[in-house]
Amino acid sequence: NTEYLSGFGNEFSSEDPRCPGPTPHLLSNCTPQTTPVCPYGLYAEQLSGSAFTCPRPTNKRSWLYRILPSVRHKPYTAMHCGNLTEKWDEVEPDPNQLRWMPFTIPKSSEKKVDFVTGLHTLCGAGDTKSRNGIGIHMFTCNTSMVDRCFNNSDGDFLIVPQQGEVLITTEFGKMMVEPNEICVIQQGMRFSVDVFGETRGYVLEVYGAHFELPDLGPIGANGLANPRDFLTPVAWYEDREVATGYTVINKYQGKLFSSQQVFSPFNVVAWHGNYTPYKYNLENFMVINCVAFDHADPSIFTVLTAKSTRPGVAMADFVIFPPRWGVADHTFRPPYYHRNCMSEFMGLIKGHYEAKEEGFQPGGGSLHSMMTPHGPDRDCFEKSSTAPLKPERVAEGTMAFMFESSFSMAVTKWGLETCQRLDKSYYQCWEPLRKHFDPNWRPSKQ
Ligand SMILES: O=C(O)Cc1cc(O)ccc1O
Ligand SMILES: [Fe+2]
Repeated sequence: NTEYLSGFGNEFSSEDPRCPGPTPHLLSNCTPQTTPVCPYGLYAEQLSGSAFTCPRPTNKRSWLYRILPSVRHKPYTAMHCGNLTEKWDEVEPDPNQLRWMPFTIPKSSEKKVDFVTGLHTLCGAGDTKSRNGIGIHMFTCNTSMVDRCFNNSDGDFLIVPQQGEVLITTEFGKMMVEPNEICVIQQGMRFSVDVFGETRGYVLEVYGAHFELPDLGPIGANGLANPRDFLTPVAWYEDREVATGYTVINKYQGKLFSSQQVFSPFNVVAWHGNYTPYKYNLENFMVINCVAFDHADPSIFTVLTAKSTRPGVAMADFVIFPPRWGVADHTFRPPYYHRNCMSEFMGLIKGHYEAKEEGFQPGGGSLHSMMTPHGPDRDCFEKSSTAPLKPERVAEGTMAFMFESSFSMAVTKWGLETCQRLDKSYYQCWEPLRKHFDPNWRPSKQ
């Protein structure tokens, strides 16, 4: 029963229908002293997502009108971080092509694991303190968060559910996010995750930038991910006292801290602003691609980008490989062989990936690090080198994606060892590539 507001980064306003009317008041006056406090006796609290002084296009903040302010909590104390880490030097660097089999989801009959305890850091780079870096995490869980919520003081989470839908209660309202949808919970926003069975997904965390829609340049005013397809939840509150204690978990400088309070943090009756969580259904992506010859770089499939301060260079791009037509003439159509000055982490939501029909499975992953050679496996190369070039559907029923980053990422000890999902035979998919070189080759006479 979830409702949404449509648009990307809009100035929205929303009020829970059980308390109608405060919004006009709050829109004309952020911190009113009317009755004698805000309407309905609410506290006003600003959540800033940018420096106060950022230029208008990047200035982000929302005003939350809540039953009690967030500051009404006991001190934070350090808690166990499990496999969540920001230590990028746990193991020696490894430039190899890495591929992981589907990450194991714990069985609820054996161990109850919720979204937060189910977070495992796979790779990343940079530093939360200097506000520049990314982390890639897997979440595998089987249990809803009860009387606990999470907020990330370090950066934004782009969450890609792969198996099982997640109901995310946020300070702004509720979002149901199914596989093939993604959501972004921005820095500082509190949220709690309900699951409905064995659940798995990917998280791209960026420190120090927010996700933006890529510019469209010569594409024009429409296309790729259209702003109206981004959905923000409507206000929803609960006035719930929790005598046994409600736990607010705070990821701060790469570590987890918990604090207790006696009430639900989802006590926001109305809010307005342009700093909100949002979700997006990947089916809505308006695919643009080659209609003549050659293979367009995958940047043409960028859904969201978190820019670095270098022009044109992303800290991380979220790129998808959606179902589409392949029509390129006299062209080897699959991804090309290449070495890249960016790092490429790939995941698979469903189906298979065109460059590797075998081995790369939904719920698994791959990492092709900076300048590490990669490309189609032998089967894909042979098949696509001789395939008749008629128009054909590509990637039907599948959804692969890539987190492409300008950081040279370290893999964690969990990723290389503890998870035990590393496919040691990955390199072998290229071993059968054979030589086709023929020095006597001449262009065929037309
Ligand atoms: O390596 C990959 O599979 C991702 C990728 C896809 C593509 O179509 C072109 C370049 C690229 O890195
Ligand atoms: Fe690549």
